[in-house]
Amino acid sequence: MRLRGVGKRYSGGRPVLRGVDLDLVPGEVLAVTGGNGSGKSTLLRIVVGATRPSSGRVLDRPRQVGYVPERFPSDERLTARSYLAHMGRLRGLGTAEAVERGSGLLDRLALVGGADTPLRGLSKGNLQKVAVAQALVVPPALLALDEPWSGLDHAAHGVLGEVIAEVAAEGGAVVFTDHRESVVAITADRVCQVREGRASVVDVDPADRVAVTRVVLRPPRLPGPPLADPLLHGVFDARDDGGGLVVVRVAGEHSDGFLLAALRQGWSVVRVDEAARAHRPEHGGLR
Ligand SMILES: Nc1ncnc2c1ncn2[C@@H]1O[C@H](COP(=O)(O)OP(=O)(O)OP(=O)(O)O)[C@@H](O)[C@H]1O
Repeated sequence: MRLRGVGKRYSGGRPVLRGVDLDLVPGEVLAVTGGNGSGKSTLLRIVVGATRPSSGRVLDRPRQVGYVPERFPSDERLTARSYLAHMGRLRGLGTAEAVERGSGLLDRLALVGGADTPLRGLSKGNLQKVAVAQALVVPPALLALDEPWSGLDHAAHGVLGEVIAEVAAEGGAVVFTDHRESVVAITADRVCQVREGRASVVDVDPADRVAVTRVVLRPPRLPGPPLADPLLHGVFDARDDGGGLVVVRVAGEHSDGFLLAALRQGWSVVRVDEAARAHRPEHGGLR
């Protein structure tokens, strides 16, 4: 799929995007970065066809598009399960398959509050899980996610990273926005930086990688504050190991600071390993 010379100006405003050329490649994960209001969401909406460009062309958009919008409608009376079944049917699945796929995704993302709760009764993070699930209910050839980690707990944080990798491994093109360089570094193959309406794409050189430390932690006995804010300390992702422990991958250069923060919050450290090396985009270091 290609964008050629794409520009966007909302009525009466200054141009948000100008002359954007962008290729979305099957099997590749592209991160869109840029400051607040730089036009990342606008670019994603143009990619999925939710917003029309004011100029330029969008070519060869695949038929099956999964989209996680920046704001997911939250005032629905439908339950999560019936909403996903409905979305599956709209995209061509039979009812039984739509229900099965939707329920499987909700289980995987560990929806808390129940698949049979109306959407308007769900918390922000659980609503975000439904937003992610609806984008995947039919395997997408193009998956576009606008700040998809926003509000997710650490278990779902890890699952989302896996899901993105799976869509790409099955030949889907993936594009996402996120502010955290650590997440971009480990998830994306290329980075598209939007600044002053222009988009510049940087290949992530597989040779240019950062060390990742794998930390296994035991949660505090008494429930306390959540594990160190994933926005800080260079955390890539975290997941439950199924046996009461949490496995966190953190940029090696930040592992001491992360461990200190976790210990202060009452977590115990079970194990620390040097793990694989992850991408580092050329345009910036990890926070
Ligand atoms: N529907 C709209 N009508 C008018 N202006 C809009 C509309 N949507 C976005 N804009 C404007 O376009 C600019 C880019 O917005 P956009 O949401 O694409 O940026 P962003 O990079 O995703 O920002 P953030 O990081 O804050 O989510 C902003 O100035 C915004 O106010």
